[in-house]
Amino acid sequence: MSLIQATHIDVRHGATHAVQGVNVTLEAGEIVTIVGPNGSGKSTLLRALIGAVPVDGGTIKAAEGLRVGYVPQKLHIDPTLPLTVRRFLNLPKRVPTAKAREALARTGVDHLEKRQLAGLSGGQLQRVLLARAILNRPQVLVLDEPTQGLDQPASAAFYRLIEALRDELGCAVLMVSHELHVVMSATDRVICMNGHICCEGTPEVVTAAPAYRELFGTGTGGALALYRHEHNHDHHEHGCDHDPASVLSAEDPVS
Ligand SMILES: Nc1ncnc2c1ncn2[C@@H]1O[C@H](COP(=O)(O)OP(=O)(O)OP(=O)(O)O)[C@@H](O)[C@H]1O
Repeated sequence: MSLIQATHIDVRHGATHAVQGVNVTLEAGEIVTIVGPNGSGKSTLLRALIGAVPVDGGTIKAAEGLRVGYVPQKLHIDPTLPLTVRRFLNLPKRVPTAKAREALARTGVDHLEKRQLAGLSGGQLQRVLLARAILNRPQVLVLDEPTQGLDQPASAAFYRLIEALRDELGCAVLMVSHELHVVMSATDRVICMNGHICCEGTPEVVTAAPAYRELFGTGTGGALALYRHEHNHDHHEHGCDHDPASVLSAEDPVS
């Protein structure tokens, strides 16, 4: 049985129809990356799949007792809050020191155990968040743009670590990333979102699209290509029957 099976789910935020009739299944051990422009519903979909956001339509079935480890997009820490890495791992539930150390060692930051959380670099903090997410030996590791703010070598190292953890723990990985070119080698399946799913497949299939080559060409030009791709292709030919313009207008920012 699939770990998660979502059928035709809809999520609305007030007047915004953020997720429109989306079908997603997640199998044990696979790495799935969700890409799409800003505001295309990636985070909403991710959060709906783990039950953190209620759905307005459709069904989500999760394997019984599914253990999920979640790495948030950002963690806002008050710089005056005295909280060490070790104590942070005790939130919300106390964990034995050996278990905490093992998790920190797995993500390469055991030397930071006694450091203040507020004093960590972006890359160090992401690894601590990852350590916290694997404490309960998750069957699914969920990451929402985990490398935001990291430079490319640090991002690449982080995704290599994710892949190694998947191999070691046997968990599935579901993540949102803007950096498909970086996560690609570590991704089994890519889901292209724009409210609905625009296209889906192996990185090879997605990268074969001319729009993808444009997308990850250069800087903003590449990012704009994703926007064009979502709007120019024949939606019926790709099995898409939603109007992406209902989610994005030409003025919407893309990243
Ligand atoms: N709590 C909320 N209340 C109202 N609208 C929301 C809320 N969360 C998201 N939205 C809206 O729903 C749409 C989808 O947002 P979501 O954060 O899922 O997109 P995203 O693809 O993850 O964006 P980004 O790449 O910028 O993180 C956007 O139009 C957003 O403004």
